[in-house]
Parts: sequence; structure tokens; C-alpha cells
Amino acid sequence: MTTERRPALEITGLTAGYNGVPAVRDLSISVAEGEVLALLGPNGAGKTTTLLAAVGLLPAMRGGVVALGTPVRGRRVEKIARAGVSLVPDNRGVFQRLTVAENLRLASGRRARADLAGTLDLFPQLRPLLGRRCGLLSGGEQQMVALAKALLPRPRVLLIDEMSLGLAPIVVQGLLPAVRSLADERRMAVVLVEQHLDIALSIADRAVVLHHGQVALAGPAAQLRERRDLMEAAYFGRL
Ligand SMILES: Nc1ncnc2c1ncn2[C@@H]1O[C@H](COP(=O)(O)OP(=O)(O)OP(=O)(O)O)[C@@H](O)[C@H]1O
Repeated sequence: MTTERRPALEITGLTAGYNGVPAVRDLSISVAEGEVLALLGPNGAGKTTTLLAAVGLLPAMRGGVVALGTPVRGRRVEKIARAGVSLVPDNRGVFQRLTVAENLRLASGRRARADLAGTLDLFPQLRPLLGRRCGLLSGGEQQMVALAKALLPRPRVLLIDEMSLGLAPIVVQGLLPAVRSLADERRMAVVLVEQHLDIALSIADRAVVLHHGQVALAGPAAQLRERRDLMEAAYFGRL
């Protein structure tokens, strides 16, 4: 693609954490519109913390985040979401007592039914479950509802925290390429936190590996996919 891609999400010198203890330190990551970034690293590396800071759910201790041209600091979380930044949290974020259809209707707001139908095309497995309460769905089905909910407002920045958690690998292999296509079609920036390295690297443009809250390795996804040795060294803090 030759057209210039503007940054959709810019994280600059971010230090953020819990109870005054940093979980990510001096982190700088930028994601352009239409770009898919895989955010990788071992358990506790700071991936979720980075996403929470990016959507304003966790205040920065130092540095900051600019989403869609506007600083996140000091803005209400709902406002950031309405501006076009969607998070699919790793605890799924669906209303357990509501049905699938009710969850999706809440997310689509005043949008046309066509959007709902279009989103359901991505998740045909959800059609027969529309009338079922989310609390009665399997973990993987709830994950699909969470992703559908996040896509309905047509975000321009989509942050996905371990979508594959609880999903059958074959479903993940179908969904992640769909996310890639949406990024291309809608010029949506995507940050994908994922433990399935091969699938993540196969759809991402770039990857960043965090270790102890800092960037241990970064580069084009296609190159890192071929360098298992480097990836392992980054995961185990040997770089
Ligand atoms: N609510 C919290 N209170 C205190 N410490 C926390 C909290 N959430 C996370 N942490 C700590 O912050 C660090 C980074 O956690 P984070 O959840 O960002 O890692 P992660 O890379 O997403 O890990 P995982 O792959 O296991 O989900 C860890 O040391 C973790 O124990």
C-alpha cells in the first residue's frame, strides 16, 4: 500500500502500574490506521496494563497516550470509547444476565440493523444463540459476543486482550484473519495481545515483545515469525 498511514494510537514514554508500583516502564509504541500490531510477552509482562492505559482505564504515572489525535489523560473512559477506541477485555466484558441479542443491541446503540446483520456474518455461530443469556454460553461463545460487541460501534482503534482464551483453535484461525480484513477494509488500527504466537504473527504487520514491562524485541511480524530463537530469548529475558 502506498498511501500514507497516520498514527491512530501513540503511546509515548508510558509508565503505568498499580498502587504506585510500575508494571510497564517508559514504553513507547505507535500503531497506524489499518495496522495490526501483535503485543506479545510472557505472563505478567505488562500487556494488559498497556491496553488498560491506552483506553484510559488506568492512569499513566509518567508519559501518556494519544488516541485518534487526542490525549487520553483526563478524559472520561466513555468519551474515549465513543471517539472510536474499543477494548475487548480478557474477562470478556459481556453482561451475563442479558441475552446475546440484548448485549449486541446495547453495543450497536442507534446504528442500523444492517450493522448487526453484517457483524453476525462474521460470527455465524452466534445466530442460533441470539435469544440465550450470555451467562449460559461457553467461554468461547462469550468471547465471540465480546468481539462482536467491540466491533459494532465501528471502532477506529481496536484493542483485543487474548481473544483466543477459551476459543477452539479452529475458531481462532477463522476469527483473526477476519479481524485482519476489517483492519484493511476500515483502516482500523488493531493491537492484538495474544499467546498463540504463530496465528498472531501471521496476521500482524509488526510485533512488540514485552518483558518485565519494557520492550524486549520489536520488528516486522513476518521476520519475527522466522526467528523463533529471538522470540524465545525475548520471552525469557535473555536479550
Ligand atoms: N490489579 C492489579 N493490582 C496489582 N498488580 C497488578 C494488577 N494487575 C496486574 N498486576 C501486576 O502487573 C504486572 C503486569 O500485569 P499484566 O496483567 O499487565 O501482564 P500481562 O502481560 O497482561 O500478563 P498475562 O499474559 O498473564 O495476562 C504483573 O506483575 C501483575 O502481577
